[in-house]
Amino acid sequence: MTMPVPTSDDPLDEVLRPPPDETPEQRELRLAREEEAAKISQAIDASIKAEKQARKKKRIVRLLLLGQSESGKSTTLRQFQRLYTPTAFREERILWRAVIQLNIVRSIRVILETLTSPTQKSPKSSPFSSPRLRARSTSRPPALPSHIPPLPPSDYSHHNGYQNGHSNGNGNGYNEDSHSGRMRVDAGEDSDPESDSDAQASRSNPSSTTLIPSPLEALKTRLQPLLHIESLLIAKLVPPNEDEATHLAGPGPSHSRYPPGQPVFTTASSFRNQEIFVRPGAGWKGALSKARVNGSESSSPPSEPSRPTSAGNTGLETPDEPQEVLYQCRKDIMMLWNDDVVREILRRKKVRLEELPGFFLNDLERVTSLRYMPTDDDVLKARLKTVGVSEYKFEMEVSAGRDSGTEWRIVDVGGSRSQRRTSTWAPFFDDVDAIIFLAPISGFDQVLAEDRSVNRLEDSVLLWKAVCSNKLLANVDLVLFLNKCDILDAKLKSGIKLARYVKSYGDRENDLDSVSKYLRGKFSAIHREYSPHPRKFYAFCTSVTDTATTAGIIASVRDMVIRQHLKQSKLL
Ligand SMILES: Nc1nc2c(ncn2[C@@H]2O[C@H](COP(=O)(O)OP(=O)(O)OP(=O)(O)O)[C@@H](O)[C@H]2O)c(=O)[nH]1
Ligand SMILES: [Mg+2]
Repeated sequence: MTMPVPTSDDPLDEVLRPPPDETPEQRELRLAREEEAAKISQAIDASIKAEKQARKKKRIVRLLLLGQSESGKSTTLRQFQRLYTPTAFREERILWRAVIQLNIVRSIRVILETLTSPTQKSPKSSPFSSPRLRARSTSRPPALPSHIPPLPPSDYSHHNGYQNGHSNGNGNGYNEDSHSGRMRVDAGEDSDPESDSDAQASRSNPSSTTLIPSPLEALKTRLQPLLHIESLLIAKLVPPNEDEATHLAGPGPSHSRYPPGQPVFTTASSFRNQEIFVRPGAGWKGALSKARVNGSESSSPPSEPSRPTSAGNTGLETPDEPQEVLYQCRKDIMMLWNDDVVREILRRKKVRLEELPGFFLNDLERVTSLRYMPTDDDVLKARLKTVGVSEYKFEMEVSAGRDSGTEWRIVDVGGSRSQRRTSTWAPFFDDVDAIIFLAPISGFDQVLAEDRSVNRLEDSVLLWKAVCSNKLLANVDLVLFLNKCDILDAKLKSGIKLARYVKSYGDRENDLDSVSKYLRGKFSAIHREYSPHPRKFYAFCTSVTDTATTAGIIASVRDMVIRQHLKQSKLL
């Protein structure tokens, strides 16, 4: 009969218990090892303590940027850099050109994929209602009249270059209308599938699909070089071991006429999940500037033979292949973006490119010119997703009053769901003076890129609750940026109603002032209810890409944080 093994509450007990058949020599060895480990642990504790004390003496202020992905954390960090280390910011502007080039290619990809993708429904929910209520109150997009008016004539058809475009029937994923020689494309999301009358109308009404002229295919072919520069740019920006980030486009569909394995503008892939990221820190910038100094070919490590070697040049002084390709494709890119039919399809499918991060298509003339140098605003508008957590030190070039002699450290984190595990963020919660939490309130009618079943505003509210109630952060002052107010304003003005998504909003005015006040009230209430004990709380409505308004807000935050920091230091 086997004896029951005594159990312990401590799961480590069993692992740490010495083996039952330990010899005296083994025991001596083990004890020596344990003693050594204890010494190391004590030394680490002592150095952490010493560092903390040194920080207090040196007046180091730590700011933590939190918020969901695309909320504007890295943009806020760039605003701090622009304001307080302007020389470094200016010197780095050229490095952002590669990011902007990639953003432009991505926008083109979004357009082409939208033109040819089937209709997708995105679930929406109200962030302030209970799950039960939410399930019942799933918002519907506004219903279109059952008859969709014909699309305006397209520029393609008037452009000589397109008259002899590729004929269809090459298996490219389009339906060809055999009578007109034009391609059928799904009409988009404007119709409401849950409305019986609309559904019926679209079944019986052949005009519920729209027609795109076949020369689009020729245009797509001419834009293929953009895919090449996309790979160049990815190679330039992403370290070789970051495989995930290079999966921008899978191999083309089997019926594609492009060589297998070569990326193509596919018809089915979901562009929303395809985003290039960097780990924060100067890594990618370092790689770019090194490449600029060294010239192109020599800067590619020999261990990366498959990576394009012309990816190195980024300075204005040397030719830059991506910029040249963009320059050569600029007319076609402009034609695509300015085409009435394309705009109409984007509108019907509710793809508002202007609201997507990294939007530069309204500046094509300027940003595709051969000697393009990004402006401050361009750098703030550029989109490069963050993965990981990193601390930036600021030796303020521009210091003000009581701030002089203080070192600032700003922690930027990746905000997507996979990045938010406590294990990733928590180690940075220690010794923080203030948190700037970014809630992009324009996202009330959007879903998360990483989980399309979750409303963005709802996600922000939940994350805010978690931050407010986190015990590790109980003594940290909170600064809330209700961000992307410019986009929110445009949305509300275009007629999108908050009340459709946030039922509790009722029949209040649908304007920026009322909406931002309402949401601010909701976030403040959560702060009051969930904070373990009272603390300082400030809220601002922001558009952190806007330099003029953000400068004032950042100056106030800086002042408040430093005041609080000094007060705390005196108490210690
Ligand atoms: N129009 C507008 N765009 C903004 C605003 N704030 C940020 N953006 C843009 O939104 C995009 C995303 O901003 P980021 O700062 O990269 O977002 P993030 O929170 O760092 O996102 P992750 O790194 O994924 O966690 C960028 O292209 C910004 O330029 C804003 O207030 N208005
Ligand atoms: Mg970021």
